[in-house]
Amino acid sequence: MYVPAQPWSPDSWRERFNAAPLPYDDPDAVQVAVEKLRALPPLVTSWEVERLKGYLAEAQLGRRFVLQGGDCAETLDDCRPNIVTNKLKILLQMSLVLVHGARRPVVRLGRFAGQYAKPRSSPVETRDGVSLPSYFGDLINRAPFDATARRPDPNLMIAGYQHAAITLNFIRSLSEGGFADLHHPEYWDLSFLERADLPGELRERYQRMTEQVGEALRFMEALAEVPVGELSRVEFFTSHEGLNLHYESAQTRKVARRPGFYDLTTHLPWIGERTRQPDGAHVEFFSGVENPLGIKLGPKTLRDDVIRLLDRLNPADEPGKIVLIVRMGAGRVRDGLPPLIEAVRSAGRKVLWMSDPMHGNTLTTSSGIKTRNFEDILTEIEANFEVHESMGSNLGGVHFELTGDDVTECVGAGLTESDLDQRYASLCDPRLNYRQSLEMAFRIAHRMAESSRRARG
Ligand SMILES: O=C[C@H](O)[C@H](O)COP(=O)(O)O
Ligand SMILES: C=C(OP(=O)(O)O)C(=O)O
Ligand SMILES: [Mn+2]
Repeated sequence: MYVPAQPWSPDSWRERFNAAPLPYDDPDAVQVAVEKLRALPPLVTSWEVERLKGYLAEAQLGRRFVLQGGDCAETLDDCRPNIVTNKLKILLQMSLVLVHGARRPVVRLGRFAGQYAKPRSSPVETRDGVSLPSYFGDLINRAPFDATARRPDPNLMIAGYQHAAITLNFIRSLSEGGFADLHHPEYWDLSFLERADLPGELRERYQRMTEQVGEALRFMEALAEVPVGELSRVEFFTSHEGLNLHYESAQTRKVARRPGFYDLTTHLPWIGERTRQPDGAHVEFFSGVENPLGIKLGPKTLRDDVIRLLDRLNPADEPGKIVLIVRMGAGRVRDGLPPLIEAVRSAGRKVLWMSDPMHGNTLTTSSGIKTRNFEDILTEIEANFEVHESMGSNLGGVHFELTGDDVTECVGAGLTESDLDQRYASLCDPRLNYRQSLEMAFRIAHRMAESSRRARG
């Protein structure tokens, strides 16, 4: 059993090894920013966090499916109405397609309103003989390759908080205001459906499906099986990598009438593949919060790693608390995943298994552009479905780096390597564009519908 060296506090992580330290060079300025953040109101509430945990508990039982998606590196500049609405639209559309295939409600979890901190493979970037700190995301430094921009700036934590608040405010108003009214899925996106980059066949499939959804809703209402109010809005939850512990801990607090501490920067923070050491700073910090937690698991993950993480982060085996996000790479899931499923099962632990088919499938083209292939991404998802089915387990969700915009970052489904330099906008990893994301949702929905047909015999 794990025995802590000292009791947990929002600051106990400071005594632990940090596998991805951020290169701040002015500790006093960091402290000033942290104190400012501490005094500001929370971005999310404990009620919302607990509601999400409840949904995740149902997803663990196979009663819901989770769609998590958004930018690799959200930027302060992305806080614009059209970029945010496009992101919501693609997540809504994908979720509708998935509801149709999975025949289960879909929980929508954005990588937004705070996905501003990036772990990097190398702390330093060198161009033409000049070395500067890598870009660690807009919460820490800025992307242009010059010494001023790349110097970590603690005030960016305040700017990040403010932009997250503005983004969330807009998302909340849109979802309250009928933007996402399930009676009118056809309104979510008429302009989208007229876009030239959308193949006619995809457009028709989507339109057919929205008609069917509209009919099903009217039918359910006629039977009075679902309260009408609940259908007039859809929920979005937020998530981001909990990399910058100064930022996370400054907004971590106790709330009235509930036990424990909540990280109120987001509903679901996740611990990245690079920072999930059971004795490290990130696991220490997140072991003390009540939020549901994502944990990324790469191809080298061992059975014992997973069990130690579950012991540290969910010793009481609380339902809905842990989401294991497997990102092994298309060729490694069939060997790497079964021992982990087996270990969790033998330990009798509750988890939600998700697949992140992006991070194990990154390639660099001969001209040095980071990309990912649509088919590899799909193959990794397919391998996850197969492994879970063959072991009587359940793949409960999918995790994508995507955007609702017409970028050219991943190849396949309409794009080739020679298209990549046309509209490559990501500051970190390549994202699926609007068309690729919708196509992906259809392919997954088809796969899920096939499985349930097979299961019914
Ligand atoms: O999003 C994940 C990581 O931050 C990213 O893959 C790291 O990219 P790098 O290898 O270019 O540093
Ligand atoms: C950093 C990320 O992933 P991972 O920790 O899985 O590499 C990410 O999701 O952007
Ligand atoms: Mn990424």
